[in-house]
Amino acid sequence: MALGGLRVLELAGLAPAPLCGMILSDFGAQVVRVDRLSRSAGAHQDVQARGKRSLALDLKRPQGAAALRRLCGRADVLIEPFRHGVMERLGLGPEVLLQENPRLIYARLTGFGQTGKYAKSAGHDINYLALSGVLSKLGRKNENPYAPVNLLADFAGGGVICALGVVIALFERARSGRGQVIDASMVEGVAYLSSFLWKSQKLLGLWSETRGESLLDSGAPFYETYRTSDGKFMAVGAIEPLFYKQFIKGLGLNSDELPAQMSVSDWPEMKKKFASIFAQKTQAEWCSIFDSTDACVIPVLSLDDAASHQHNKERSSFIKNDQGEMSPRPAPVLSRTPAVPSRKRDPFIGEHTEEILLEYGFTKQEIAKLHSDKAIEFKNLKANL
Ligand SMILES: C[C@H](CCC[C@@H](C)[C@H]1CC[C@H]2[C@@H]3[C@H](O)C[C@@H]4C[C@H](O)CC[C@]4(C)[C@H]3C[C@H](O)[C@]12C)C(=O)SCCNC(=O)CCNC(=O)[C@H](O)C(C)(C)COP(=O)(O)OP(=O)(O)OC[C@H]1O[C@@H](n2cnc3c(N)ncnc32)[C@H](O)[C@@H]1OP(=O)(O)O
Repeated sequence: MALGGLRVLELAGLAPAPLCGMILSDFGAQVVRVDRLSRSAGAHQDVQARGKRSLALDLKRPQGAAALRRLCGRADVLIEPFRHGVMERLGLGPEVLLQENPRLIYARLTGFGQTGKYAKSAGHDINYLALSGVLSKLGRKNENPYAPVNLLADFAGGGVICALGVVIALFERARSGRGQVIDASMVEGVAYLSSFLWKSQKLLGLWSETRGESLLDSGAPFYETYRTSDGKFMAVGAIEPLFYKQFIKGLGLNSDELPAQMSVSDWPEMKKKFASIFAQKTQAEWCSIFDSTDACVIPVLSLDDAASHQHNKERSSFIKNDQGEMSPRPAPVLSRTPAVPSRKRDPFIGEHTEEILLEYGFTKQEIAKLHSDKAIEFKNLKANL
């Protein structure tokens, strides 16, 4: 696989860093999740552990912190998900670790970044989205801004952008032989993803000042979801005139009898009209009308229905592990060296402590000493972070 042989240490954290580690693992990296010992507080389950192994290490004990320093000496990448200052307090800041291993890529995945007014503040996806400016654009007219699950800041602007940063730094390291520090702020990650929004605001005049009145933010009747007679929904994205024409035809309407597509003042009325038509047929009936057209109308599927939809099945877009759990397969698909995601169950905390330490050059005696010092754990408990 593309990242075969790459050694990654992922310090256990909430949602974004586990995704970053999982992406690297899916594409072949050997990812070790460094867990807190199972007796420690603040436990919650890691559901993005595909292909990872678990090493339970108490970083608050000097012997545990020293062990991580040694591990970093042989690793390619460290993913660190704590707010600024935590690693420095543990004596594990980038100056220390990069001095010991100048090839190390030290990825710091935080909400607010390593500097600035909020660098040491707690926060979650919705807060980062707010500070990026993007949240102000999300939501319907006359309603409060709305954060769509924690997909945008945590996963897109956080986990994915951080993984991209790691891959860029690895590419550069192949030339320079040197590692570096990645300051991956989710505020900036999600702001970066919104570059189109920034540019199109001025250059294309796409956005009204008010949320929910524009082409792509639920203002337009041809870029909207509509409820069907069986309580399901259809998603319409018929932007270009050619596709809009097919959409109107599928609804059984005549474009000559309708206002122009881009007549913004008519949009609210058009929406009502389309809504009343969609409400007359089931989702399946609308699919049979639109499926073989370019009207850009697709059923809104539940996760289960998405996994069993013909198109997704034809592409094997969702996979099953050996416990029978479904999940999305890694994307994108590389032609020669595609990801080969693990089918094994997620690791228990400390399940691989000994084998990992041996692999990284610790002797059996050193491991026994770490254990008697209570700096590591071997127990096979349910995977908690
Ligand atoms: C919206 C999302 C978050 C979604 C997460 C939810 C899915 C889960 C959150 C709560 C879970 C529930 C809860 O746990 C209760 C139940 C538990 C049960 O087991 C399961 C059901 C639960 C209901 C459970 C269900 C779900 O799992 C939850 C609902 C996000 O936005 S995620 C993005 C968050 N932001 C970031 O990641 C940015 C960077 N990080 C931070 O800003 C902070 O880490 C953060 C997130 C604000 C947390 O702050 P905190 O004070 O807790 O941590 P830090 O300041 O970073 O310091 C970490 C300290 O821990 C020490 N430490 C770390 N590793 C070790 C180790 N191996 N050994 C020893 N000690 C360790 C470290 O030294 C720090 O200690 P100090 O503070 O003393 O320096």
